[in-house]
Amino acid sequence: MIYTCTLNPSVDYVVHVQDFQLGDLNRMSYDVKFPGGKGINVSRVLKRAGVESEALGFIGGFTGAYVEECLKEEGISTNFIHVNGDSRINIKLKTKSETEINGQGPVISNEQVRKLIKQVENLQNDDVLVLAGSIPSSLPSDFYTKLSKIAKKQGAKVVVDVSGKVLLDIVEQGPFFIKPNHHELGELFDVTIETPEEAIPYGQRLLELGAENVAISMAGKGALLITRKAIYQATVPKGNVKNSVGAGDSLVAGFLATIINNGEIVEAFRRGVASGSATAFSLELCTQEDVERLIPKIEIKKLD
Ligand SMILES: Nc1ncnc2c1ncn2[C@@H]1O[C@H](COP(=O)(O)OP(=O)(O)OP(=O)(O)O)[C@@H](O)[C@H]1O
Ligand SMILES: O=P(O)(O)OC[C@@]1(O)O[C@H](CO)[C@@H](O)[C@@H]1O
Repeated sequence: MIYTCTLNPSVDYVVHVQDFQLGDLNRMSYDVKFPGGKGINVSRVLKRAGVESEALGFIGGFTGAYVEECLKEEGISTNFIHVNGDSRINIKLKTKSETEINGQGPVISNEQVRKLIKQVENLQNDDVLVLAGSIPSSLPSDFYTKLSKIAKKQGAKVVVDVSGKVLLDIVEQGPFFIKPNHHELGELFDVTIETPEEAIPYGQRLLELGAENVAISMAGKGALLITRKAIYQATVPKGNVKNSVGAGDSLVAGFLATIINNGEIVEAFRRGVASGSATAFSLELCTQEDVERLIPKIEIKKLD
């Protein structure tokens, strides 16, 4: 079973403003709400690919109830720990460019933390635990490292999509798959990465530190997959980017959907990239039809 863990879920409030003026009254031309948070997005895209998962994490208030209700309607299993405050509302402002304002989220108590740890202690051999998204400020910064250690002890595969130096600690636990984007990869090593050539040596460093497979997404510039055996580079199709929020999560879900069905790693990468692009080209997360349409357009070459 795949378990996704979202420590800080959200309602994503996508707001379109034609000609945004800071300091003025602006009117929305269009607005729409979605359940959000990286692990939750992974669960939603997995479901569309026909793969079951269970969404874990902390959720609370009217916003949390909305997220849970949406997941229930989509037939996604949840086992959230309920907290006192409201889950956050993250604003995704679409003007000429995309601007995001993410909330803090509710405070998590020690008792609630213990409950989540218990859930991870109950993982079984061959389960997959996806740790994705930021760590709420009320939790210790090494919380993912702790969860990853417990999951590995249980024999589960760990998948990580988290930004910041904490990834370097988690990598030492030997995660099965990690997916930094090129900016996050650069931040890890205090360098600026603009091209696949610049990204490769740092992706390889993550492998040396313990990761089994590393995907580096570079938005419209393509993506890399670095495994213990080879390095692959994928092109991404050209298209009209409507909302790239969740594109990275869709890549993770597309990759996992193939792996969990014993698919080949290059095909998993192809489906991952197609899912990411299909999400970038839609207002919401990708549909399965969009993913299938894009799969033949993804070219993957093996690098020497
Ligand atoms: N402009 C784009 N054109 C085509 N595909 C895109 C574009 N932006 C994103 N994608 C697709 O989505 C994947 C992930 O994108 P990106 O590198 O932006 O991840 P990310 O920064 O983790 O995303 P997010 O945090 O918004 O979920 C890319 O590998 C690509 O397949
Ligand atoms: O604040 P975090 O946890 O880093 O990111 C949260 C978030 O921006 O990530 C998802 C897209 O990847 C959105 O659904 C959500 O709003």
